[in-house]
Amino acid sequence: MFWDVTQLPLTPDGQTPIRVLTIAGTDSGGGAGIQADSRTFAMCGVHACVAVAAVTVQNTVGVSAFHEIPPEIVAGQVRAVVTDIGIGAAKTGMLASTEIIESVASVCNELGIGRDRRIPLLVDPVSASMHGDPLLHESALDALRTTLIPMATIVTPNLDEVSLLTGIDVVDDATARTAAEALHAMGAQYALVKGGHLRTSTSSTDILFDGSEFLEFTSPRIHTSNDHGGGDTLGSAIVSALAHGWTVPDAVAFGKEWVTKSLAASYDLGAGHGPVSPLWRLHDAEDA
Ligand SMILES: Nc1ncnc2c1ncn2[C@@H]1O[C@H](COP(=O)(O)OP(=O)(O)O)[C@@H](O)[C@H]1O
Ligand SMILES: Cc1ncc(COP(=O)(O)O)c(N)n1
Repeated sequence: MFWDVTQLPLTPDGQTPIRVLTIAGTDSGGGAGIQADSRTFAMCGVHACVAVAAVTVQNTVGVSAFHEIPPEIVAGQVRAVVTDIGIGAAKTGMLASTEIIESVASVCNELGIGRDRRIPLLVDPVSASMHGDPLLHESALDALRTTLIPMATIVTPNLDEVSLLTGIDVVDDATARTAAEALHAMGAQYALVKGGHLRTSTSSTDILFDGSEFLEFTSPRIHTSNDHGGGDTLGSAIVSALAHGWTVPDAVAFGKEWVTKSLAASYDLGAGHGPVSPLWRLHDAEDA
């Protein structure tokens, strides 16, 4: 099924738009992490606040190094923007270490960010780049499982992250559902198991589970190797919709359509994997 959802409403010029926050790593190549989030947030018409958790040395062929921001500086960025600017929803991406994860969980708790709180939280448990380069210390997986995922309104792992977090290798619909149950059991309100890495399929299906019902979001598979930043683009579109007060299933439907269009608009860059691109939204605006 392909979901036909209306675009998010845009704020008239000169009026303050809805604000969102991403807590994640930077990508010097501009394809993933905070750069991907910021592109989608801008194209969704929301104002993006940013808490940098790590700086990666990255291009289209891989990540050669990263630098972690001190945990209190990460939390300080979150506190500074939430108490002044105010946000409608937040997302986490690359957090690198146990110390940063714990610091982010603590400041989110302090500020009312998380499941059953005022501000919804999407947790993308980023653990490695698409090239297989690590973005999270292995020792920090436990902190994700026991500290951050239980605070998530929605957790959005790809299949590699599902395997690391739950030990389940997803190979089909049945194993994807079992994995979604395991992630929900860790305490997330909703678990979204992303199926982009099941490359045998002619479609790409993400499975959403809320503890009682499974919803499937399917799109045709786009044949491209320029899929860098796909997970971030999906997550930031979901967060933009959540900030507008949409329900989680509606926000996921919107995000799925958004990332599919962005995969179709992806482009070659450098010698490796190019980025998915939400710039199609500019052409939509031209056509309107
Ligand atoms: N080739 C593709 N065609 C269509 N959708 C895709 C494709 N690759 C990934 N997706 C979708 O993009 C989103 C990101 O998925 P995935 O690649 O699994 O995560 P990540 O980018 O975090 O590794 C999901 O909604 C997934 O279904
Ligand atoms: C800073 C940062 N955050 C996230 C990703 C994951 O994105 P991808 O799976 O497309 O490599 C990344 N490569 N870099």
